Amino acid sequence: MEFIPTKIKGLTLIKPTVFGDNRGYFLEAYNTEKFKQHIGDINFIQVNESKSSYGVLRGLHFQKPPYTQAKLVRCIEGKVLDVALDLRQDSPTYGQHQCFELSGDNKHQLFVPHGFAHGFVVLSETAIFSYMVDNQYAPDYDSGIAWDDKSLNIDWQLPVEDIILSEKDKKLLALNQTDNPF
Ligand SMILES: Cc1cn([C@H]2C[C@H](O)[C@@H](COP(=O)(O)OP(=O)(O)O[C@H]3O[C@@H](C)C(=O)[C@@H](O)[C@H]3O)O2)c(=O)[nH]c1=O
Repeated sequence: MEFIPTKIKGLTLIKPTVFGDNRGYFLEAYNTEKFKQHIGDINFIQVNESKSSYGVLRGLHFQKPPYTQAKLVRCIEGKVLDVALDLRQDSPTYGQHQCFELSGDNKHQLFVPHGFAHGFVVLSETAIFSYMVDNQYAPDYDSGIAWDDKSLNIDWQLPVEDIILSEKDKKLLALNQTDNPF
């Protein structure tokens, strides 16, 4: 299991070791000790899973304090473009984002710390996405940033007309119009 720092402090790409044999493969999807050693003591309390079709974009989401969430995300089947946006106002990379292709083939994972907005778009026909979080779901504290905020300049790799959003996500506003608690 490889932990690879990114240009945004704390945001970490994880490449699990995949043991292939004549039966298929085996991998450790999460290991507390290794996580503690490379990232810190994160107490994941919930595992979520979603399935989405091509063009579905979920994001960019965060929960407000006291329900902020760190996330360990991966794509089990299919391929997504995963995006993490740094909302920490004292961070040298505040307002910057990074994109990662996560797929059932590459099996990469991304650790998204507290203080980020997170989202993904599905590049394959369908995708099953799974993630662990370290705080409970709190719909009243749910918030987010519009995926197409021009100031963010995110290349989602798909034509705008292919993007499918939830009604909730259609109402999200640009970063400079959103209350940022971080
Ligand atoms: C996130 C979540 C949703 N739900 C329910 C609420 C709703 O009826 C249904 C779908 O919820 P949403 O539309 O918020 O789901 P979705 O748009 O997939 O939200 C997720 O997007 C990705 C990008 C993230 O980073 C996650 O943290 C989360 O915000 O599932 C839960 O019961 N528990 C949960 O933890």
